[in-house]
Amino acid sequence: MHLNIKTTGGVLLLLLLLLLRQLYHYIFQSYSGFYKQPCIICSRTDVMTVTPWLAPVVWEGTFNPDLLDSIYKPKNITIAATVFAVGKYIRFLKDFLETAEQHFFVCFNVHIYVFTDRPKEVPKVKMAPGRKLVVHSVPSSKRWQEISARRMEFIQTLIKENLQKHVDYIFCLDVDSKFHSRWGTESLGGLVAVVHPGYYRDDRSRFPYEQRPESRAYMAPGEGDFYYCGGAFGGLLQEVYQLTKTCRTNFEEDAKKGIEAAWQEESHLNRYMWINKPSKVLSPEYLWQDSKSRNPEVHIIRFSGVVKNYAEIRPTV
Ligand SMILES: CC(=O)N[C@H]1[C@@H](OP(=O)(O)OP(=O)(O)OC[C@H]2O[C@@H](n3ccc(=O)[nH]c3=O)[C@H](O)[C@@H]2O)O[C@H](CO)[C@H](O)[C@@H]1O
Ligand SMILES: [Mn+2]
Repeated sequence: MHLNIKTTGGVLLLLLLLLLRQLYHYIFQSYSGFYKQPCIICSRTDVMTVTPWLAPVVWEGTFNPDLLDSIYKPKNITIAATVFAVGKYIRFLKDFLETAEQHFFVCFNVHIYVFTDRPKEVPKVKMAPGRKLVVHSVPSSKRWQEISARRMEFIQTLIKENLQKHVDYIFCLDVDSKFHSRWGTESLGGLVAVVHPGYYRDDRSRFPYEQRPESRAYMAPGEGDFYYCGGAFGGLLQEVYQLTKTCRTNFEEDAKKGIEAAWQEESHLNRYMWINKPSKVLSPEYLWQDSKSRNPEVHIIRFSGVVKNYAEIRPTV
């Protein structure tokens, strides 16, 4: 009995000490000394973790999320996300917003900008403190290509007119997708691109780049690093401003000549990333497709496009 009291007392004391340690971490947001020692001779060997221009490629197992959060938390940063829900695509918004609450920069300041032609149909989603939703009206369109491509123009204008003083980083995302796991501070960088899940094992000759030299999105044979997604990109506000401005101008110059690039703004984005190398590359964990079975190098799916009936959902002309 005597021993039992002693043991229980000891356990309680230990628990108290552990609790105090956690509290200390919580208050000072400092993990110094308490995280797993980095191992300079160990790394993932099944995937590329740094590009030939020395940008990190983010895969599960290459970073410590708590350590990264503890670095960014004291900076009190704000991350914006843009998402377009025009026409029938409004139906994807609820899941997008609800899953973003669970996985996208949890515990950080997040401002989500929704662009829609149906502002009344924007779902009411409860958001945590520090997070908010802002709705902007945009015109409807008869062509899905135009909706998709004009995003560059709207994002450029949004940054110029509304975000300069309030936001540090921005991500521009497709709405027909859901978050499934953490998407956080590990994704922050100057200019950030996501490798497209459909082509990352292919030779560059198979990438669906724009192949007509008349287009400003033209990529010559032998050019190109990776094929990047139009459905997710981001970075520092000023970097994304330059990107959207350039892609918008090039898209409009093409249009004057009656050219529309093979994959609209995605083609222009790929041209931009070829000239201006991204400072961080996100693996296809950051935009998978529900219709695609998972490959062994993909240990976790963070964000994924839902299966949709294109013929039913897109406007027809
Ligand atoms: C995963 C990925 O990289 N997807 C890209 C891909 O096809 P996707 O098949 O993913 O394109 P999509 O139909 O999702 O259209 C792109 C986005 O435009 C918006 N939208 C589109 C049509 C519409 O009627 N209403 C509306 O709101 C919506 O936010 C949607 O998520 O190629 C497109 C080329 O144009 C874009 O580059 C997409 O980002
Ligand atoms: Mn999409």
